[in-house]
Formats: sequence, C-alpha cells, structure tokens
Amino acid sequence: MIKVGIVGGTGYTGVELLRLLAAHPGVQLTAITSRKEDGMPVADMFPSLRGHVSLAFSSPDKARLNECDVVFFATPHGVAMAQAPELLAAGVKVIDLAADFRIKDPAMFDKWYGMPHSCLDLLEEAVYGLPEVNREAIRNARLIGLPGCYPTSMQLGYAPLLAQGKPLVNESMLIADCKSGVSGAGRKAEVHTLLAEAADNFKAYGVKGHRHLPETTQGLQAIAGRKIALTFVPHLVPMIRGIHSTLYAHILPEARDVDFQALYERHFEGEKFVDVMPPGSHPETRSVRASNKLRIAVHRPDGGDLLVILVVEDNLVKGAAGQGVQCMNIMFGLDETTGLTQVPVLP
Ligand SMILES: NC(=O)C1=CN([C@@H]2O[C@H](COP(=O)(O)OP(=O)(O)OC[C@H]3O[C@@H](n4cnc5c(N)ncnc54)[C@H](OP(=O)(O)O)[C@@H]3O)[C@@H](O)[C@H]2O)C=CC1
Ligand SMILES: CC(=O)N[C@@H](CCC(=O)OP(=O)(O)O)C(=O)O
Repeated sequence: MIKVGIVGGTGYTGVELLRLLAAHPGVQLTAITSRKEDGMPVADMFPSLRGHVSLAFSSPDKARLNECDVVFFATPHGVAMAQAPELLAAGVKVIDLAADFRIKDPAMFDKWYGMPHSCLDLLEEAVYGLPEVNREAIRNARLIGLPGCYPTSMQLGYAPLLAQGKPLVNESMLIADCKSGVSGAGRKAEVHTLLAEAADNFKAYGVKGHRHLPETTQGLQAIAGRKIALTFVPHLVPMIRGIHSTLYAHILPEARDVDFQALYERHFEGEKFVDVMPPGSHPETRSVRASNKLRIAVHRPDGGDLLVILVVEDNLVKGAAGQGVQCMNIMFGLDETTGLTQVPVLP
C-alpha cells in the first residue's frame, strides 16, 4: 500500500483528494494536516467521509509526513516549496497542487506570484503533471507541479492542433474564453464568492493578466516547440464545480482540408480521461462533474476558417485532485485509472 499524506486537508482540493483516495485500493491514508483543527476527526468536519476516513487532522509539525511514500500539497502557493526539500531528502515523493513548481522561469514566478522562488534546483527538476503530455517524465519523477485548473483545459484543448510538425492554425492569435465555478477560488472566505455576490451573476475577471496565462503559454510552447501567443479571459459563473473553456483558432489556408475531428480523435486515442465527442456535440460541465474526465468537442462553424473547441472538466478533479491521483498512479506503477473510475454525477 502507498502511504499518503495530505497537507491542507480542510480545503476543497484537500477534501476532494480525501474522497478519491478513501476509495483507492492501493492507498493507505496516513496523515492529513490542518493548522487549526489539530486532533479533530476528519469525518467530524466532513460528514460525507463518515465510514470512509477514520483519521484525525494533525497540525503540519506533528504529521510525520516523512514516513509517507508520497505527500500531496493542497495548500496556497509558497507552502510546498518551503517543505519539499526536506521531504524529498527523506525519500518522500511530492505532488504540489499549487503553483510552486509549474512555471520554470523563476523571474516569471516572482512576477505573477509575488514571491521569490526558494528552491531553484527543485524547480528545474520538477515535472509538470499533465499526463496526456508528459507521461514518461511523470513516471520517473519524485516532484510534480500539477497544472492549474484553467491551464489543464486550455492545454489539452489546444494540444492536438499544436503538436503537429507545422502550424495548422494562426498560433499567434489563440483565444481562450473560459468559465469556472466558484469552488475554483477555494474554501477560504472571500466577498466575491459569497452566495449574494456570485449567484445569479456572471462576470469576467483578470482580463489584464491572470497567472494562468504564463503557465499555459509555457505549456503550449512546449507542446508546439514554437512560440505561441494566447489571449485568456476567465469568467466566474454561478455554479459550484466545473470549467467550460471555449477555445478559438484561425485555420491557416494550407490547413483548410484537414479533418480536425479525426485529428483530435487520433491524438487522444487510448487516453482514458479525454473524451473527444462526436461531431456537433456541446459538452456540459455536469457531464464531467465529480469525475476525472475531460470532454472535448471540435466545431468548425459553417465550414469556415475558424475552429471552435469546447472543453469541459471538473476543476476539482481533472483540474486538481484527480489529476494528482492520476500522476501518483503513474509514479507508483499502478494502472492510471486506479481509484478514478467514478461515473459523473447528474443532475
Ligand atoms: N480550487 C481549485 O479548483 C483548484 C485549486 N488549485 C490549487 O490548489 C491549492 C489548494 O486549493 P484549494 O483547496 O482550493 O484551497 P483552500 O483555500 O480551499 O484550502 C487551502 C488549504 O491549505 C491549508 N493551508 C493554508 N495555509 C497553509 C500553510 N501555510 N501551511 C499548511 N497548510 C495551509 C488550509 O488548511 P488549514 O487552514 O486548516 O491549515 C486549507 O486546508 C491552491 O494552491 C490552489 O491554487 C489548483 C487547481 C484547482
Ligand atoms: C474561480 C477562481 O477564482 N479560480 C481561480 C483559479 C483556480 C486555481 O485554483 O488555480 P491555481 O491553482 O493556479 O490557484 C482564479 O482564477 O484565481
């Protein structure tokens, strides 16, 4: 059994990790931290876990994390990079759900996260945890920086277009119009996620610049092997879980005859967590709710030169905790789908 620790067990991605790992046949939950709730049984805070998780929270200093095989950090940015060196030195693998190990350029990290990076050698070593792009590197990694929720949808949505030897679309004018439910903002109390602010309302934010832009640009450029330019506009929508990304790309004249549906189907053939839907589909966020699936539909309105790619995922699962478990399965030589075969929840 893989001994798993979770730092930040009281947040939304932490409790999502608990939900997934409690049903994972190859895992023994060993430590779950909370700075404020030391000693409280996990199931007292989250009754949904009664009968599934018998552990109590422990404060991070008492959690004996170095006795685990792998530790997930479901914490704000900056926490994992302070603790990862000691854990790795003790032979523990680390999977960070925050952004500490996503952006490779330390100056860029400082600019967007407002803090200098404290372990540059580990930043270089860390593997970006997007299995459909980086599977082989993940297999041998001891430190994973998991992608952000929006970046997962944008990178997998654009990957088949950019992974070709020559450009098929105008790669200097990619446009991503993305919407997220409020759980993307975490469980902490903030005015903009109050019911009276977020319900019955719909707004864009971060248009001037959002920290997921440099991360996604870095990822798309790695996929393409060329420079790309992306405009990313996130929106907050009145739902709890889910991301819906509408991605636009202008087809180049020399690619007009490409069968893009077939291109996407080929690219993701055999991928257990990416579903390329039949032509004409409109995927809904609820078709992936609480599951690790990401669904994609490829459209070419009126047969013209604009591609419209629709992508849905659950921000807490494929956008965070599920993707973390997927990486863990790969790192420990398990079937990638172990513990991740949940059918989405309707309605
Ligand atoms: N929500 C989402 O959809 C996604 C989130 N992420 C990223 O995952 C991380 C967690 O997000 P989320 O679960 O939403 O956040 P929450 O705000 O819901 O939870 C944060 C958790 O971190 C703990 N924590 C806070 N500060 C510290 C600290 N200094 N040391 C140890 N533990 C600490 C808190 O526990 P306590 O106060 O009890 O100690 C809490 O359990 C973030 O970095 C986020 O950006 C990534 C993708 C998607
Ligand atoms: C709706 C909402 O607020 N979403 C968050 C992003 C989600 C996320 O957790 O991403 P990171 O891991 O990079 O922080 C935001 O836009 O800041």
